[in-house]
Parts: sequence; C-alpha cells; structure tokens
Amino acid sequence: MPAHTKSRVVLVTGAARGIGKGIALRLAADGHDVAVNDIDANSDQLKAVADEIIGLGRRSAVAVADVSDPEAVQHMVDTVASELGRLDVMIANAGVAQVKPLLEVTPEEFDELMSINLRGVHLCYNAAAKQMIKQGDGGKIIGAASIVAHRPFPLLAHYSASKWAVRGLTQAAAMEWAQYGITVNAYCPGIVGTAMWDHIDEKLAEHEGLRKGAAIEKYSELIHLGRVSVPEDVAAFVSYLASSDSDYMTGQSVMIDGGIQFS
Ligand SMILES: NC(=O)C1=CN([C@@H]2O[C@H](COP(=O)(O)OP(=O)(O)OC[C@H]3O[C@@H](n4cnc5c(N)ncnc54)[C@H](O)[C@@H]3O)[C@@H](O)[C@H]2O)C=CC1
Ligand SMILES: CC(=O)C(C)=O
Repeated sequence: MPAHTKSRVVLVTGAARGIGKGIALRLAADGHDVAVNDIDANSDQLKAVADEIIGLGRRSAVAVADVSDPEAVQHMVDTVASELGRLDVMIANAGVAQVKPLLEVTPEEFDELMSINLRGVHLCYNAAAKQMIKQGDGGKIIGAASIVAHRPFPLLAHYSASKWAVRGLTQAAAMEWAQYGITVNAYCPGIVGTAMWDHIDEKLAEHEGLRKGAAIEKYSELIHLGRVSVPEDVAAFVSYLASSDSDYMTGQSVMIDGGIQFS
C-alpha cells in the first residue's frame, strides 16, 4: 500500500456483482478491509465476493440488507462496525434502473425506484455519517450517481432524476458534514457493461424496435474513448476517492465515462 493511503474499513452496497463487486475487490487489493452488502436474493454471490476479499488477505463481513429499509440499513452499519471495529468509508453503490416512457411511469414505479436509488443513498449516507461522527476522526462517504445526473437520457427519466438528486444530496451532505472531517463525493459512470446495462439494452431495444445488443452498440457510439466501460474503470476512480489523495475534495459528482459528456 502506498505510504499516503492508510488502511481503512470500507462498506460497499450492491456488491454482489457489477460495479459494486469491482469496487470491493479493488479496495481490498488497495489494502482496505471491505464489508459487502446486497439483497437476500444475491446472498450466495455476495458471500463469494467476501471470500475473494479474504483471499486477498483482507478482512471482510457480509451484511445482507435492502438499502431502502431504514432499520435494515442501521443494522447493516452496526454489524460492520461491530465485526470490523469501525467504519471509515461508505460506498452507497446499490441502484436499479427502469426503462420506460415518462408518460407511462406509474406513481408506484416512481416511488419504488426512488426508494432504492435516492432514499437508499440517503439512509446509507446518514447511518455512515452518524457512525463516523461517533468515532470522531472523520471519514469518506461516496455515492453512485451517473452521467445522467448531469444530462438525462430519454426513456430513463425517473432513473435520471434519482441520480440528479444523488448529486444534490452529495453537495448538501458535503456542506453539513465538513465540520466533522467527513468528505462526500459521487462517481458518475457512463455505459458500463453490467447486468444493469443488459437490462437497459433489452428494454431500449423493445422500445426502439432494435435487436438485442443493438441499443448498447448505438449508445456506445457516444463514447469518445471508443469502448464500453468495465467496472474496473469506475473502481480505479473510487480507489482515489477512498484514499487520502482525495482529502481536499468534497461535494463533487465526477464523470468517469470515457468521454460521453463534457461539462
Ligand atoms: N451500469 C452502468 O452503466 C451504470 C451504473 N450506474 C450506477 O452504478 C451502480 C451499480 O450499477 P451496476 O453494477 O451496473 O448494476 P447491477 O444491477 O449490475 O448491480 C447492482 C447491485 O445492486 C443490488 N441492489 C439492488 N437493489 C438493492 C437494494 N435495495 N439493496 C441492496 N442492494 C441492492 C443488486 O442486487 C445488484 O447486485 C448503480 O447505482 C447504478 O445506477 C451509474 C452509471 C452507469
Ligand atoms: C445506467 C446509466 O446510468 C447509464 C448512464 O447508462
């Protein structure tokens, strides 16, 4: 581990697969102890990720919880603090996407998506901040936003709004918690080849009358660096956000998208 990066206790939500798994394994390789969370339905995959972390010589803990449930989130943070001794870095990564014309999105669908992508991030930010304030020596809180937090995609309207709100929450939390030595930042991936994009591709193809695989090819043409992202691209940036190198950065939601959007 580089001298400027001290070993920390990290919790990553939505870590059974995709970007969350990539982040968890990268931070373990960086020398941190990494607790992992996901929903019950993915608990076997989640345990396999924890085993990989232990295989890298680090400590891990498994905390199955639905991030939209306030009691479950509090229990998750308490479990990590008790099993690994403290919590230094919270990565509120869990999220879901729904592809649908805005005119057809029902209030129930809107609330369901917001309960995970926005309330879930809020609950994770708050529970982590309270634990860090109790510890008394600061911490790092990191959230999953998206390029659509800067410019929405059509057919992903309420998803885009949830990510835009994460960007706002991240700014406000950074303002309120700077006094405790807590920094709050978010990462904004572009098009990452995970199960989420398999789902988006399938649904966009249905709406746009394309074959399966054609939507991701079409959207990939927007990427100046010429390839779809992999979780490791995002994890490398989160490694920086979790390290001491980012100590003077707070309230930012940074695009890591291979050059799709330029602000
Ligand atoms: N894949 C992409 O292109 C992009 C993804 N993102 C964001 O990055 C994050 C990770 O995305 P991916 O890895 O691609 O998605 P994914 O669908 O592959 O993985 C998401 C994980 O979160 C878990 N999860 C879902 N709801 C949960 C809940 N209520 N409580 C706990 N865990 C829950 C899932 O079970 C799954 O393991 C999400 O917040 C997503 O919105 C942002 C920009 C682009
Ligand atoms: C899933 C997502 O956030 C994008 C931009 O594709």
